[in-house]
Amino acid sequence: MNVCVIGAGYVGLTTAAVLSDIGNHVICVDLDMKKVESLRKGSIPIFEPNLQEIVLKNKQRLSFTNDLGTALENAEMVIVAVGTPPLPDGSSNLSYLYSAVFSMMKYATSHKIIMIKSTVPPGTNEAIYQSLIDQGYNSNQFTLVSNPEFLREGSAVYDMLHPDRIVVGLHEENPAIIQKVKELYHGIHAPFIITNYSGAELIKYASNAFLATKISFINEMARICEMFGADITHIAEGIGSDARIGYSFLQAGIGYGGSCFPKDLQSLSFVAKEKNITPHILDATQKVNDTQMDFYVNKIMDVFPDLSSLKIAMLGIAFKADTDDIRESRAIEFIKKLNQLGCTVHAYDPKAQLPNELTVDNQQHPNLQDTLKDADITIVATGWKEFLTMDWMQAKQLMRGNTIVDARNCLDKDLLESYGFQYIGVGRG
Ligand SMILES: NC(=O)c1ccc[n+]([C@@H]2O[C@H](COP(=O)([O-])OP(=O)(O)OC[C@H]3O[C@@H](n4cnc5c(N)ncnc54)[C@H](O)[C@@H]3O)[C@@H](O)[C@H]2O)c1
Ligand SMILES: O=c1ccn([C@@H]2O[C@H](COP(=O)(O)OP(=O)(O)O[C@H]3O[C@H](CO)[C@@H](O)[C@H](O)[C@H]3O)[C@@H](O)[C@H]2O)c(=O)[nH]1
Repeated sequence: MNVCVIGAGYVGLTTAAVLSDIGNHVICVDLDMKKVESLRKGSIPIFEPNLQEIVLKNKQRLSFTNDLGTALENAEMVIVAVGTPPLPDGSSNLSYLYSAVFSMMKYATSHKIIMIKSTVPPGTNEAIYQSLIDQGYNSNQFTLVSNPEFLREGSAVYDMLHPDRIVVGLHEENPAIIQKVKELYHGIHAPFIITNYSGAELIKYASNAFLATKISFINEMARICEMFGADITHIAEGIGSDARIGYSFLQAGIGYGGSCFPKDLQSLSFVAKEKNITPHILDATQKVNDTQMDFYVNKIMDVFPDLSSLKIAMLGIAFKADTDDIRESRAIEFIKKLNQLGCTVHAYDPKAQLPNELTVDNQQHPNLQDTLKDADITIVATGWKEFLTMDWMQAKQLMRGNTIVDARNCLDKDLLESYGFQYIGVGRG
């Protein structure tokens, strides 16, 4: 199928690459000329495992442009994957989405299936549909489909090739369009869930809210574990072995970050309140997440009441392992908090960069050795494999102090203690 993807961010680029890999002809369009130029040269502006390879492998069927008109010429389907970032009041900024849909319709000279992949609050697809009708467009010119995306950064390509489900939200029953969506995803095996627009929108929000709630739940349990000398990793294993609960998203730590969970919980909470529903669970999930960092800071300050003269090494800047994305990174929040307490942080990440505003008070190093040298405290804030498998005995020799803060509960506590480290995790007995 001939497809146009609007937006070459994490989702748009992965969508374009994977759809071309399964046989579609894809033109990906972005307003950012620098991004488009770099993509045309085969250089991927983000770090995402396997993405570069799949883009290069499919260059016969995949191209990049900033010219929407050209991108639309032969496209039967237009996939919109632009950002829907949060506004200060917690609601979603839908201006990029509206702008993409309406400018696209101005250029369209034939019927287009418009597929909204961006994450949007319930009611958005219906509102876009009505706006298009109000502007004089009719069903001969467009069919609007909601198709939320569930990929995770760090495994985006794999997730899109092996989804748990493909959700399709429609304005009304439309077997011909469902057939087209199946054709688009030909070769990808997953159950289809067909629903209306708000059903599809809410499946996306509810998934993220449920996963975030699991994280806040285990973080709250970790706080309780501390009071009773229990180890939260044992609790996670014990409850996770119940198939009704499952093991995933039960890793306690400094809480969830990234460009999705914080924004999507705020947005769902916002629309619920607009409809006079008090979102008790969503609010509690966010409250635990917002206070989890303080829990760690207080634990560190119990041992070091004055942090100001200490050298702190921070391993991890990205919001999670296997990505260079720093949006809503808890590691960055941690650095900011430590700066407020008078500390200078020495940071290292295999892929992510400190934002400019943090490079004044802190220093990023190109390797582990330089970061750890003479550190009084080492904090592991992102669970990169490099940190899980590093030589901690050597780290001990490089450091001045002997304190490890495991902000992701991802290290071997017993091993570190056997090396003479003082281990600070959360809920580790
Ligand atoms: N990042 C994820 O892991 C993920 C996963 C699932 C869903 N989502 C959702 O997908 C959407 C996109 O997220 P992202 O992380 O890929 O965003 P992003 O910020 O990385 O990329 C958005 C891209 O859209 C481009 N853009 C904006 N307006 C445009 C227009 N009118 N025409 C062409 N290009 C335009 C921007 O230049 C940018 O390159 C969001 O709604 C997000 O919530 C994200
Ligand atoms: O047990 C866990 C699992 C995750 N996290 C943290 O939670 C955040 C989000 O992690 P993850 O869900 O793996 O990353 P995302 O790439 O943000 O993916 C989420 O958000 C996407 C955007 O909506 C969805 O598509 C995905 O399905 C959903 O998992 C990160 O800060 C993780 O460190 C924990 O603290 N404990």
